[in-house]
Amino acid sequence: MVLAQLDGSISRAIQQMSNATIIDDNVLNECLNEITRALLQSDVQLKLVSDMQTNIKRIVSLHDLTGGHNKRRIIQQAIFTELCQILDPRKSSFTPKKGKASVIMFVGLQGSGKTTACTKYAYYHLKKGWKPALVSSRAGAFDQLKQNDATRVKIPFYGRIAVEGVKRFKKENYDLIIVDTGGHHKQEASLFEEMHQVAEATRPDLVIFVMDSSIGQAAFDQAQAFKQSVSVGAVIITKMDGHAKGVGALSAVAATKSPVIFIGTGEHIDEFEVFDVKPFVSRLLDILMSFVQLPQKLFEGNLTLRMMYEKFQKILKRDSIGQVLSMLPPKSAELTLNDHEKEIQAKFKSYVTVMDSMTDEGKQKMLYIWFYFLNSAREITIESNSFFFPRASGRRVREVMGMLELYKDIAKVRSKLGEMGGIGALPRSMMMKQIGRICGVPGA
Ligand SMILES: Nc1nc2c(ncn2[C@@H]2O[C@H](COP(=O)(O)OP(=O)(O)OP(=O)(O)O)[C@@H](O)[C@H]2O)c(=O)[nH]1
Repeated sequence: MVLAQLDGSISRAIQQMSNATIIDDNVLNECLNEITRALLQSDVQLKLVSDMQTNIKRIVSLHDLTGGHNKRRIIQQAIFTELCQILDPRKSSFTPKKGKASVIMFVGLQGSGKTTACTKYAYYHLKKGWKPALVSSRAGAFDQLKQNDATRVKIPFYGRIAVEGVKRFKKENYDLIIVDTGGHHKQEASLFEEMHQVAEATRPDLVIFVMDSSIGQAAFDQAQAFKQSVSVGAVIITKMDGHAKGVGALSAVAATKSPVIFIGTGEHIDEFEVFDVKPFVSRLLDILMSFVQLPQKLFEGNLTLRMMYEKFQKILKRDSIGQVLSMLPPKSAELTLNDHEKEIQAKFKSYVTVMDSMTDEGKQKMLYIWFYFLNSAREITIESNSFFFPRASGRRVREVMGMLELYKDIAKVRSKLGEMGGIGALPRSMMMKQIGRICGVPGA
């Protein structure tokens, strides 16, 4: 089960419990069984899940409350806390110090995204003023490293014998020496053997286990196998931008007893984020939705995000925005949108991508949440908000916010047009100006 489904199952279970008039043992058990089923289907280890269930029951029975509302809140809080506990090994990983040479070794299966993660980790630190260098313990990876963004951002690499690379970079006062391991071994045993030898020779301060988020069933065993072979101290989950969304993180943390420190959210060098337990779990639980109740009429008869999505898709299917515009009244002399066609196409494309990553329910929820914040006039920051969004990526959040701004503008223009008697009632130049403004055309 991928996270999107798990997310839905857990929210549904909580919602069902919230709908019950009285929260008794039966309702609680049903809710917990549903969550247990969802977690097990998402490959979370049985022991973790059953411990979690026991703990939640213990916490809830400690609070012998009569008020249904309080009880619901306490159950939700207990589920939240327990999932956070699974992801928090209560042990922080080795923290390198700027200016003092640290050797960080990356391990993981072939194709897990190790080399990419090495480069991203180096770049992340480079931007923070560190002096990182990359070392590859495998012959074949020299080219790969050379090809990737490391070259562009001028992070040096050494692609022959790892121990020599480490020695050289230590001598040259690099403070973060990142060792990429594991070539294309046919046998797992030879991969582990190589890892072991590299660890012996380079004596890393920290070993990071890199795991593909879509690993599924195998997550726990794989993480444990690596832990038994080298002393893993931290985990990086890659490809969190894909379809399977890192529920295996729960298992990897449990198997290695090490924290997840970063997640990879794309192929590019800057698509890398510090992992934060609470937003991750919040997203799993979708807690907010259980208490954000907004009047349905806000959306009735109005432009919905779904309608906007369908419109955008149609626009993108056409050859050009210009064709769409040509269906409107003749072009105004003041504004030629064709000049900005590429820009507008790209923007629409990015919005459609964002919306593609949302379920239908998500599209609706996003609006609820957004209006909720608007109505309560609360300041929204990217951090406090990141769990509402498909992935807690800064870029993604900005895209979502941009998309919602656009939605608001289109909705406003639509209602204005309605008041004035429809599209034809708007003066031509004003119409073009509005469209230009909506599409973010400079000067419109
Ligand atoms: N979408 C996405 N792709 C990623 C991410 N991280 C890595 N990749 C891609 O996954 C593929 C494998 O990544 P590598 O970094 O070569 O993996 P590796 O573990 O070093 O693999 P080997 O060199 O075969 O051992 C490449 O195509 C990467 O671009 C990520 O966070 N998101």
